[in-house]
Amino acid sequence: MANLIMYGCGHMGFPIAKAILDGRGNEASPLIIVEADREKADLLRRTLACDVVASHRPAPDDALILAVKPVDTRPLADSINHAMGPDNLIVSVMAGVTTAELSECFRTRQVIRTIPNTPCLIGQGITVFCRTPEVTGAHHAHTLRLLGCLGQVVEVPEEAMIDKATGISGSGPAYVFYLAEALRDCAVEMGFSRSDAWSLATETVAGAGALLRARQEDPTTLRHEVMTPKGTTAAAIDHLERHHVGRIMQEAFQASWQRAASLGTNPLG
Ligand SMILES: NC(=O)C1=CN([C@@H]2O[C@H](COP(=O)(O)OP(=O)(O)OC[C@H]3O[C@@H](n4cnc5c(N)ncnc54)[C@H](O)[C@@H]3O)[C@@H](O)[C@H]2O)C=CC1
Ligand SMILES: O=C(O)[C@@H]1CCC=N1
Repeated sequence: MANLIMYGCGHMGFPIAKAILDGRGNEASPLIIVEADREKADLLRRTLACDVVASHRPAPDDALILAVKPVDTRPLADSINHAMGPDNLIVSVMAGVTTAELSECFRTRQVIRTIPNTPCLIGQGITVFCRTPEVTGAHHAHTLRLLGCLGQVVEVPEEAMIDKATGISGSGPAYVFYLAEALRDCAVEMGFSRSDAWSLATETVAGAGALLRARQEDPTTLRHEVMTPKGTTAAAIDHLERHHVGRIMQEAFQASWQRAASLGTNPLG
């Protein structure tokens, strides 16, 4: 593989680029970042040790990481696909854009479709991916090494699982941050300083996440260790259950999945 070219370096592209440049995954291929926003590109140039350019024509054996918004896929493809062919590898992180659309847009059948999440900035993400049968063994192995730098990696045989993973782990960090916001705001309302409220919310979410991972036990078990019968935690959980919050959260995750399934490259989608 000649070069690794990343198109779009925003909220999702940046953590991936950082992981690559930290030397955790791309021993062989230099990284080139293509970022259309001039101010963002200037900032990236000062932050990351790699070429950051406004446009780039790929060579026939380059691998392209696509991290633009789904609606920007076709304009991007129209600007570069005249230079592309069957030896190019596409690694997409875009929600909802199918391997069929990517193949058609970028004139190669070698497509790896992923859904990462933002904790990959600190190597603690999880990336779910699928691949077309045409992806070569070498490209598959190289991409696995690359994605491994971002955190855990799960390969799924069915592409439909990617939209579902989007509703769980792709969007998932936002659900956790939403809980952190509620904890922080309630602490402020109770009279804590903003700084203490931030610490209470952050350490509770981070500590619970770390404990969940360290213990490797069912979250229900861990929750019951906190919940004294008829105690303070039960008062909170009973309130949530009375309002069916668990079910409502599951409906919300499914709404994310449905949105992913409807996204595609269509600007009106
Ligand atoms: N933000 C997240 O947590 C996640 C995002 N994704 C996917 O990642 C993709 C990017 O999302 P974000 O990073 O959040 O968006 P973003 O808006 O932060 O970044 C997209 C970047 O692409 C650039 N861009 C647009 N057209 C371009 C072109 N032709 N050439 C070069 N650069 C171009 C924009 O200037 C922008 O900086 C989306 O498709 C999204 O579905 C997937 C998983 C999680
Ligand atoms: O909200 C979005 O559309 C993107 C995809 C997954 C997370 N963020």
